[in-house]
Amino acid sequence: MSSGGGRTDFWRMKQGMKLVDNEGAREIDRIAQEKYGIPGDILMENAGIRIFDALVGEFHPGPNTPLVFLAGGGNNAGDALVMARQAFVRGFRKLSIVLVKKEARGLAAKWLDVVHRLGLEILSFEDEFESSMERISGAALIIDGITGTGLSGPLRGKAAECVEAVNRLGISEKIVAVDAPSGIGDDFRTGYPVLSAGLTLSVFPAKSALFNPAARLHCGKILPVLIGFPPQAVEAVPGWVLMDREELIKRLPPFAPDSYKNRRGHTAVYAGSPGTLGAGLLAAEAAGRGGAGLVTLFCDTAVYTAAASRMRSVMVRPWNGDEPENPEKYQSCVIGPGWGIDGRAGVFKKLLESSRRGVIDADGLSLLSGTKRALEGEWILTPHPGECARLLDCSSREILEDPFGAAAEVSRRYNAVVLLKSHVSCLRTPDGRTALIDGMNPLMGTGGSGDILCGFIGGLLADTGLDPFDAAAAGCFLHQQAGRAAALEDGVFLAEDLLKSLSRLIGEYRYERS
Ligand SMILES: NC(=O)C1=CN([C@@H]2O[C@H](COP(=O)(O)OP(=O)(O)OC[C@H]3O[C@@H](n4cnc5c(N)ncnc54)[C@H](O)[C@@H]3O)[C@@H](O)[C@H]2O)[C@@H](O)CC1
Ligand SMILES: [K+]
Repeated sequence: MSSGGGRTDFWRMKQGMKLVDNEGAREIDRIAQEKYGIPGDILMENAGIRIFDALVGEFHPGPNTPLVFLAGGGNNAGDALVMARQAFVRGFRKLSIVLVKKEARGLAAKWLDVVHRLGLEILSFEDEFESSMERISGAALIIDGITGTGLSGPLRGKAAECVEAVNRLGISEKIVAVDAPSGIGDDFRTGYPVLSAGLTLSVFPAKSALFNPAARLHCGKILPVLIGFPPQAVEAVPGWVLMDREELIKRLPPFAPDSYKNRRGHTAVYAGSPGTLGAGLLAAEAAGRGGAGLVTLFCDTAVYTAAASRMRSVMVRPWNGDEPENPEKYQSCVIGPGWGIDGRAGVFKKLLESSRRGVIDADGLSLLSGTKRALEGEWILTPHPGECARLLDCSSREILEDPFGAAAEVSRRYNAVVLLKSHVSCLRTPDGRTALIDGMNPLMGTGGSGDILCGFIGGLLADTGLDPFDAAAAGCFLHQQAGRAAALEDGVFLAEDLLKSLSRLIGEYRYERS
């Protein structure tokens, strides 16, 4: 998600990239109107103008660009109708409005009357189906104002029919969703009708439902649009964090200029066994790239020689899973990448008892799901949906149905910070703090990418001043940034290509500022 609106939106930068659910959005609207006296039609006018400006900024349409506005019956339609009027007064002449619901209410009815008086073409989807579809097919851009935060349950009736008919045209890149693609709400599930958009212009604070991994696939690029809610109204409503550059800077302090290897912390990495040594090597190197001053890789004796010959800045110790060697002397640990599970249960338990701070991934998560125990200390779990399903004893399908709920449940049950990895990753703490990290980079799905992520977060955690939630949020965000850089530089890349980008990024955020 781009920051949208540019640097002039410094207030949003101060506020952070907040996300709210539909109830939160309604509450902000209510507070703005009732407590601060801002009239609803002013907010809607602002929304229409700002969203239209954002659309113009993205697509640069001209007076002869055919635009179609799909209108439902509520305030989301009201926004779209204000946009239609804005387009008309700015000289756009090929404008059509398709009414998906026959009865508009409240402000939508008022703005519908205005565009009617202005002489804009208004078609009924139900009664003038053919002409409606003709206009939609011939449009350069279709503005989707069917439903927004007022959606309840899956789309039904004419709204669902319209969405399905438009989706069949295969023109999602021309669809601009107002606030949210119609059909997306807080309880969205795969398979629900939704109008797939190429661009979503969401009233700030943007809606958390857009970042449900199943919904995210239908949103295209997401930009937040400031419409003039007072900061007090936004602050009064609880929300989630969407990681962006400003959020990262808040969470990742610069290195102290007088810091050195012992002060930057020592990370112990328990990873690597025959056949999966690479996972251990990648995790250990990533811990160093994350900023740990020292890294020791404890790997299976069978692969020790190979590991030691490949590592230069990482110390390597042969280790057969017997008594862990002074785990308390390390500021963080990473347990699991390519570690194997056979015969590891006992030592895993000992590591959990003697280490206070670390990341558990891969085989470590399988071992943890066997224990079903709540952890003590500061732990971060980094499961993908399959591992998450094992941790909760359910199916991956159930995790994908409700990923936010699943992350919350794992976090509560295991008393740990949980990073549920997907094309949008969800970070959750037992006390309910939530951050989302947008990904949407299929090239990140490559062997070793997860090993690097957990090692990198482990390296960040070696800095004991960092809160585990902040370390995981920063680590996951930078990992995604590195993925974007690697894709642009190398195209289809290998996991190890991320290492170089991670180093550069961490330097940019923690060294250049120090
Ligand atoms: N803070 C706010 O809430 C603000 C909201 N604004 C806009 O107003 C929208 C919210 O407006 P509303 O609360 O009026 O609701 P919406 O306009 O989002 O949705 C209500 C309409 O959808 C229909 N509908 C609901 N569930 C349906 C289903 N399952 N199948 C088919 N139709 C369904 C209703 O019958 C009604 O016609 C926001 O998304 C945004 O676009 C902006 O104007 C500015 C301020
Ligand atoms: K919409």
